[in-house]
Amino acid sequence: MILARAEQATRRYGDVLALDRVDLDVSAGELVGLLGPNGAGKSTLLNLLVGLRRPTGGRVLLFGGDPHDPAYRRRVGVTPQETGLPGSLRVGEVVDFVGSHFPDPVPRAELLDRFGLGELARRQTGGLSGGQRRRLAVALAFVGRPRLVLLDEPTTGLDVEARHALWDAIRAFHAAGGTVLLTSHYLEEIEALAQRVVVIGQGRVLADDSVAAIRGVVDLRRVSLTVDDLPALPDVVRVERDRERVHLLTGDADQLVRNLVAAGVAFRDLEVRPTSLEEAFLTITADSRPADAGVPTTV
Ligand SMILES: Nc1ncnc2c1ncn2[C@@H]1O[C@H](COP(=O)(O)OP(=O)(O)OP(=O)(O)O)[C@@H](O)[C@H]1O
Repeated sequence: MILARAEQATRRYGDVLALDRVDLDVSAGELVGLLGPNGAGKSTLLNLLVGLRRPTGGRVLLFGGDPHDPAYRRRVGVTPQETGLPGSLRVGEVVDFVGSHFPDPVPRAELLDRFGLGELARRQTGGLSGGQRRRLAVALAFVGRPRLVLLDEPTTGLDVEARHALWDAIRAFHAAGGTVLLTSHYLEEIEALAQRVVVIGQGRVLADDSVAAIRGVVDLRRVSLTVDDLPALPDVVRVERDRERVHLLTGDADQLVRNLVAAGVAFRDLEVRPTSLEEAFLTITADSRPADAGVPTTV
């Protein structure tokens, strides 16, 4: 059963094309990661799916119906990227208040325990640390026993321990039959939770595949060297020149270095480092190539 669906969903903000004919299905029981750099359109897609925004083209369905219908929205838990909590209310009061909108809310103590917030039930939210506030914001998505939760960068600002605790809570929800769609900038985060990754860049779905397959696409290395002449080299995805420095982006840096040596290239100051997701996406999107293209390049 498909719980959330976007069909050729397009969203414009004035001149900005935030989403461009996006198709996405999230089926019951899935844990799907939405991966993409800043401004890719991830939040816009979540906002359309929960009815906070309307698409300017195409359509979006929640439980097969209109996301604006409160009957469908009540079955969804959402944590937006930023949440405002009333600073003078206590943590437990906020949980009770949000829970009062649902027919069968998770009891306050149980919810707070699940998210490691039990000790903080009587603390005013204005006195919470940023990480504690974020954990509470995520916990609130689960209070109404949703069938589907949409989490926009749930672990932003959390330290390692808190991030792992949150991952455990998300995993437990999923293991009990819950469905999750979460966004992240980090493949590692999605890898820790999801089997399926939807990669989004410049408002378009670039790939929708297993974590392993996506890692193969975005896991590029930047090989930098000082060199006068370079022969044609296979499996170089992109070449950038910065005066006498040449930067080669490749999926297999070891093989590239072997090729350089075998070709007798007189390089100096060789440097190999991982690319950021941002760089990998720029590479993938820059030339509007298919995401898995490895193009032999000459400089
Ligand atoms: N209310 C708005 N008005 C104008 N432009 C907007 C609005 N909301 C989003 N945009 C633009 O739409 C594009 C997609 O933004 P969106 O927030 O969906 O991206 P994102 O992938 O969630 O980014 P991030 O990872 O930085 O949160 C961006 O270019 C953004 O500037």
